[in-house]
Parts: sequence; C-alpha cells; structure tokens
Amino acid sequence: MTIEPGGDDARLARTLAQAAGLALLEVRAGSAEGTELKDAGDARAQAVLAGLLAESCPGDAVLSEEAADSAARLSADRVWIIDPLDGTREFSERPRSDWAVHVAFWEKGELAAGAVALPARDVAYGTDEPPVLPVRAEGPIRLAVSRSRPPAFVTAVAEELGAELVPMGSAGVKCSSVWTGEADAYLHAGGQFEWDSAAPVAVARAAGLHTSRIDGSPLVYNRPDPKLPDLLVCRTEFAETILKTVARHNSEVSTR
Ligand SMILES: Nc1ncnc2c1ncn2[C@@H]1O[C@H](COP(=O)(O)O)[C@@H](OP(=O)(O)O)[C@H]1O
Ligand SMILES: [Mg+2]
Repeated sequence: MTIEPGGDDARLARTLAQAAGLALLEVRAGSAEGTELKDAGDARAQAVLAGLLAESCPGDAVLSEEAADSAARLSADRVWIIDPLDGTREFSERPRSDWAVHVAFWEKGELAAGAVALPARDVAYGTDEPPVLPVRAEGPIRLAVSRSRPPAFVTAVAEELGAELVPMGSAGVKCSSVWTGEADAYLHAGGQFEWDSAAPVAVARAAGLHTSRIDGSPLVYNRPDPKLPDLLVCRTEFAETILKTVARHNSEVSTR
C-alpha cells in the first residue's frame, strides 16, 4: 500500500500528535526538572494519545513506547505505532525545541499514514499534506545525527563524503530537517525501536524521500520484536552514495 495524501486516518494522526504536543507544552511550562519532567511528559502524552485512540478507533491495536506490548497487534489489520515523546532528553533541557510527538498508522503490512508534531516549534507535519521538498542549495552533504548517540562509523563516513555533521535530538526532528532542507540525510545505527521511526518514515515517504535500513533493505513495521536499530532517510539523489559509504565503514566497525 502506498501512502495517499488526505484520508481520515492521516488527518486523525495529525490531530492526535498536535493534541499530545499541547499537553507536553503544558507539562513543560510547569516546575518539574530532569527525570521528573521526562517522566511527566512521557506519561501525559501517552495518556492523551491512548485516550483519544480509544475514543476514535476502539477496535485498533496500538504499539507504544510507553505502554505494555500486546501480541494482539500481530494479527490486527490496523495498528497505531506511537512515540508519545521522542527526544525525551531534549524535552527536559529547556528551551531546546528538538523533541517531537510521533503518530503512525500501519495497515495490512505497510505504514499507511503518519504525523510528526514539533510542539516547541509550533509545527506539525503529516501524510495528509505531505511536505514539499525545497530545491537543494549547493554545498557539502549535511548529515543529521543523534547528538547523544551517533553511529560509531559516522565520523569516517562524513569524512569520506566530505559531509558536515548536524547533531540534534529526536528522530522525528532529524527526519523533519531532511524534508525542510536543513539537512540532506538522517543516518542512525546502534539501536532504536519501531516507534522512533514509524511516523517520521511515513511522512518522509510521502514527501518522496528515500527511507531504508542502512544495508539498503526496507524498513518493516509491526514485527514481533519492535527493535529497528538503524535507518537512512535522505534525498533520493544521495541514497546510493551514502549506502555504499556506510557499507564500507560499517563493516570496518563491526569487524573490529
Ligand atoms: N542506541 C540506541 N538504543 C536505543 N534507542 C535509541 C538509541 N539511539 C537513539 N535511540 C532512541 O531514538 C530516539 C532519538 O534519539 P536521538 O535523539 O539520540 O537521535 C530517542 O527516543 P526517545 O526520546 O523516545 O527515547 C532515543 O531513545
Ligand atoms: Mg523515541
């Protein structure tokens, strides 16, 4: 199934992400700090999303970072894959704005819709109205990477590509940096889960970006084990070069 703009599920994904985003801004306006703030954010956004999903689509399954997993999702046709607060670390570091709410919708084997809200930037992106890629300005490849857990091989890869690293928090924010044109690619390896990438990947696909594992294989969602440790999201013109460069340096790292 391909991701179609519009549609009720796509609009619902955006509404849900924005509602959780508003709740997170309220939590952040309070006095909690550090772990207490992270926990309060995770819990509040989860409660908002779970409540709205139960109301709007009571028969659907849900896979969430903040809720117990249920095997029921493996035989369901409709599954919401949500990360109520992605970039929890950055959420707790006021006034950073690189944190997000992810709401993806999976149907019969494929991501079918998704939305990524960046509440501190007052913006949300969704497959209902896919982002339009800007024309790329001249210059070196800009590679968005985790500011706290970049892949082991990323310095060597950037050197070989003559690329600039752009560190930031949140997988959703890094994917959004590719569709807004702030970066050309988002590269991650070393660990992640389906909820970290499902919604950003749905929006990236709708925007016409390349999305894959770092060995070039497809990103597959709603699997029994939700670990999905690596990905590349990039402008299509850079996919082949980046994948080849990663393949060389990833094998050097993993055989060390
Ligand atoms: N090595 C790793 N193992 C597990 N999760 C990882 C990871 N590296 C990044 N992630 C998760 O991916 C999301 C984006 O990370 P980063 O900001 O470092 O790019 C974060 O999600 P959460 O904030 O929802 O926990 C983070 O926990
Ligand atoms: Mg996450």
